[in-house]
Amino acid sequence: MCGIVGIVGHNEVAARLYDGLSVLQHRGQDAAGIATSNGRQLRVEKGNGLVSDVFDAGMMSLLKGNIGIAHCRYPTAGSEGSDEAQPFYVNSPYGIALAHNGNLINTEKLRREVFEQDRRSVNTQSDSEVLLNVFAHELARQDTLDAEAAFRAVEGVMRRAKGGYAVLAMVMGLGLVAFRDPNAIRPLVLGRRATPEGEEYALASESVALDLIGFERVRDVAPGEAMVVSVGGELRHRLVAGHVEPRPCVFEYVYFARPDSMMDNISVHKARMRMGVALGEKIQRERPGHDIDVVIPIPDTSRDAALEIANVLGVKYREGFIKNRYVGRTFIMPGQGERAKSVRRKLNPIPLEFRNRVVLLVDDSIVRGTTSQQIVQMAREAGAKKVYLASAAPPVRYPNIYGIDMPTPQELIAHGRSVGEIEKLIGCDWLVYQDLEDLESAVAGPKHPGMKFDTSCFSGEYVTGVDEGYFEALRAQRSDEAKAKRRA
Ligand SMILES: O=P(O)(O)OC[C@H]1O[C@H](OP(=O)(O)OP(=O)(O)O)[C@H](O)[C@@H]1O
Ligand SMILES: NC(=O)CC[C@H](N)C(=O)O
Ligand SMILES: [Mg+2]
Repeated sequence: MCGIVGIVGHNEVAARLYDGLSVLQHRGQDAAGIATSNGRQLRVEKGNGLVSDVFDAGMMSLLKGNIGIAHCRYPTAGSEGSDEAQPFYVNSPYGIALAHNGNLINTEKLRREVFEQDRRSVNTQSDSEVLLNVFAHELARQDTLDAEAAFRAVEGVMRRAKGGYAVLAMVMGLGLVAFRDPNAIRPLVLGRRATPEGEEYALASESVALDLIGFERVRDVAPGEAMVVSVGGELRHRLVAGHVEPRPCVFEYVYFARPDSMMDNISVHKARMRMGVALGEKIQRERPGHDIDVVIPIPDTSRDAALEIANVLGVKYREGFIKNRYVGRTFIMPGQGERAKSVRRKLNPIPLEFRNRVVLLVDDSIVRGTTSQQIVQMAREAGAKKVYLASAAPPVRYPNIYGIDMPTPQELIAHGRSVGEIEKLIGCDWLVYQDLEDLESAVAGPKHPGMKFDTSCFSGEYVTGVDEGYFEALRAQRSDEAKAKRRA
């Protein structure tokens, strides 16, 4: 899951892009980049690391202009190398920089087409660079350079590209082009700001980025829709996909997004609270007259849900683990060794919250089980009488192929296992998961009853369909083992 942000302003945008990107850091910790244009020149600066590590004052001063895009990366394709940091750039036609959140699932077919039919070369293993070249080719086929041409080009992209994609592209001489795949799997939200010189527009993965840079949230980019903000600041939009079927990724609400974001008109914070209520009610049903003394969240993301579980159960909520704020998110780290080491470095218990108590630990999700296995152990060592564990999401049993790096089912602790088996493996006294139906209605909430989501990692159902052999190829390229070999 990456973070993207773009601005068409009436004055310099680099510092604002930096600020916007810095609040999207939780979406990608591996690489960051910014591209800006002053109308004559397009400049891209990028590298591996956190936003604050990649950019210094010297680099920022090179990023001139009133229009730009930015990206922070959590790789789901290709390598972790700095040459795959985004935005990517091609100089023909016109000069285009592109930032992509998501993952294509027909990259290899497109890569061949791009070379053989479109006669373009792709330099890296990144799906996003392939996507840029498809867009560039489709734009080059148009007779004009205007919003109409961009809409037709995006229509061409949507005909060819399969998978999850929220995209920002900066086209020299035109402006900013934004689009979201026909299932709107990955998020993208539009913001506006009134200035004495006229309106400014921004687009970002999450509304929190708009808040920070002083833009008011207008609406989400619709499934299969393209938007063009011209260099002069005029906004146009069009539904370009032939067939749309909205399925925003439910895992954004479970884990990825910040709670202070609104996505597809749903508050992430409220969605997480509703997950807690539903799970609290399930716990009550399954353990009437329970013996739980205290509910303890596994920070950070599970807090909203844990507090509501405690309320429903009528027991104390306590912060029993202190998080080292200088260690990043462990789940989005690239290697299992690093993930495992980081849990202990990141979380430390306060023993007096555990001693002689029956504790219910709450996490938002259990994916590889790295966190929960260690945390349960820590809770026992801290003196807990019994350790129960609740997951605000259902068991993650299938790969995610739309922008979350869970490519290998065998690496998922719940794959092919019953809840009882997982409970044993994690080493807790009782394990309870949210039901998928409850998760979906918790996220949809009272305002969007019946709304459908991409729930593929829980259900194994993939809305785009998947070509034969894709999962095997993905596993060969992106399992932890394959990544470790590549790094070595
Ligand atoms: O089962 P696992 O493979 O360990 O993955 C799940 C865990 O990883 C995430 O935490 P993370 O540390 O990434 O971020 P957070 O601080 O936002 O909770 C998530 O919130 C779970 O705690
Ligand atoms: N998580 C993402 O959105 C990744 C974007 C793109 N597939 C990459 O690997 O760079
Ligand atoms: Mg966590």
